[in-house]
This record gives sequence, C-alpha cells and structure tokens, in this order.
Amino acid sequence: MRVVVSIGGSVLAPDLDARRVEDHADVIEHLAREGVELGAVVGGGGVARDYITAARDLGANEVQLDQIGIDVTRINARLLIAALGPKVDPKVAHDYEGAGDAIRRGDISVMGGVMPGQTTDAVAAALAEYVDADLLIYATSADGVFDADPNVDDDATRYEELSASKLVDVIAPMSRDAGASAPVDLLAAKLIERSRMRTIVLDGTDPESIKQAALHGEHSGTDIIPEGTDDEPSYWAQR
Ligand SMILES: Nc1ncnc2c1ncn2[C@@H]1O[C@H](COP(=O)(O)OP(=O)(O)O)[C@@H](O)[C@H]1O
Ligand SMILES: O=c1ccn([C@@H]2O[C@H](COP(=O)(O)OP(=O)(O)O)[C@@H](O)[C@H]2O)c(=O)[nH]1
Repeated sequence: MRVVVSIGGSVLAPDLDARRVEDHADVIEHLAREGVELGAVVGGGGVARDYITAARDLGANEVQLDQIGIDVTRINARLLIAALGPKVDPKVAHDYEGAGDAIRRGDISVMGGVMPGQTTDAVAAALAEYVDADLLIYATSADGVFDADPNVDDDATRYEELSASKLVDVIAPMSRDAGASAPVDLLAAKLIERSRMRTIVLDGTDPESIKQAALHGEHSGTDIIPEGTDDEPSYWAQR
C-alpha cells in the first residue's frame, strides 16, 4: 500500500517543538514498518506566516511571499527528516521525480513546496497522483472539511463524505493569498478530482489519527470518495 501524507504546518510546526515533530516521525516510521510506502509533504506553519507577514509589510509581492513560504516548508521538511530513521531519503525532494524515485526504492520521501501560486496541499495531491498512491491523507488543524470555517463560525458543519467535485465547489471561494488558511487548496481539490484519488482530511494534531486512518480507514474527519466507488478499498479489509 502506498500513501502520501500531507502534514500541515499548523499541525507539524505551529511553533518549533522537537517533541511534536518526533511524534509525527514515530507514526510515519510505524507505518513504514507495517509495509506502507510513504511520501510526506510538510507545510510552513507559524514560522512561514510570520515571515510572509513581515515581508508583505516590507512591500514584497505575492510571488516573493510564496518563495519565502516555500523556503520555510523545506526547512520544516529538514526537521522531519532529522527525526526520521535510516529509511528516509536524507534529501528534501524538490520535484516529483526525485520523490517518486526514493519511494520506489523503498525510502520515505519528504517534500515541502515546489512553486509559487499554490500550497503544499497541491504538492501532496500531485505527488499522490504521480506515484499512483492508494490513499492521500491531509493532516490539518480542522477535523475535516466544513461548510464554513469552524474556527470562525460556531454553526459550521463537517462533511463526513464529499465527492471531489463538491470539494472543488466548497474550496473555490476561499482566499489564494500567500499564507491563507484552508483545509486543502483549490489546485489540490482539482488534482484529486482528476486523479480520482481516495482522500481523507482529518485533524492531525494527534498523529495517532494519521496511523488509524492509513491502516484501517478509521477517522472522524472527511472522506473524499472518487465518484462511482462505493466499496471500501481492499487494503483496509486485509488488515
Ligand atoms: N470550510 C473549511 N473547513 C475546514 N477548515 C477551514 C474551512 N475554511 C477555513 N478553514 C480553516 O483552515 C485551517 C487549516 O488551514 P491551515 O492552517 O493552512 O492548515 P494546514 O497547516 O494544514 O495547511 C483550519 O484550522 C480552519 O480554521
Ligand atoms: O508549492 C508551494 C508550497 C507553498 N507555497 C507557499 O508557502 C506557504 C506555506 O505553505 P503551506 O500553505 O502549504 O503551509 P501550511 O498552511 O501547511 O502551514 C503557502 O501559503 C505559499 O505561500 C508555495 O508558494 N508553493
């Protein structure tokens, strides 16, 4: 089974805490020991937002801000690599071929951002499509996709299940500025739709939830189900 996990910066690095990174690395290593082939994509978190805010005040344009964001995601990727054992590719992959090669030879590959105009959500969706992953997991700071921002609207309701095309509709009105918050970005939603990738969006604050979702499909977030697929995938039934 091949899984791509997107660990949002809000989950891995809201601030710098070695213990939190270690806990996520432990789960990734556990999954690898269970025979799961893994790509991990990490976001920029609070540090990226602080840099982006400061650079915006200094007059940087959105592409320059994205470039700063990408640099920070790659620093966070290095942090996760530092916490992972010998089965990780020690290089932060800067493109999908590099990540795919590492995953195919049995290493865990870690990526950050790759280009302006998107977020690491899109990187994770493209990597999942490129390596023909069985499953894409977004570990973010909200427990799934809601019909409004749950941190702002007390009446926001979580979708237990969404088609990819409905996901696109929910995400489309959200901001695309550097540092914006959304459970997944619009390009990611479009890539999930075209690749028909089975996807889970969950609260990754407790990394155990990533483990349960990857190994058993159990979680309390949102399932993005490819249209026309009703059955549970066979890799979960086998466990
Ligand atoms: N419709 C929505 N459903 C879920 N979360 C949303 C929604 N709209 C906005 N958000 C916000 O998006 C945040 C996740 O974005 P972000 O902090 O960038 O996460 P990550 O670090 O995982 O990329 C959530 O904490 C939530 O406040
Ligand atoms: O391929 C990428 C990945 C990231 N970013 C920039 O880096 C920021 C931080 O990345 P991300 O949003 O994925 O981090 P998170 O929200 O998970 O903290 C984004 O807002 C973008 O400005 C980018 O331009 N291209």
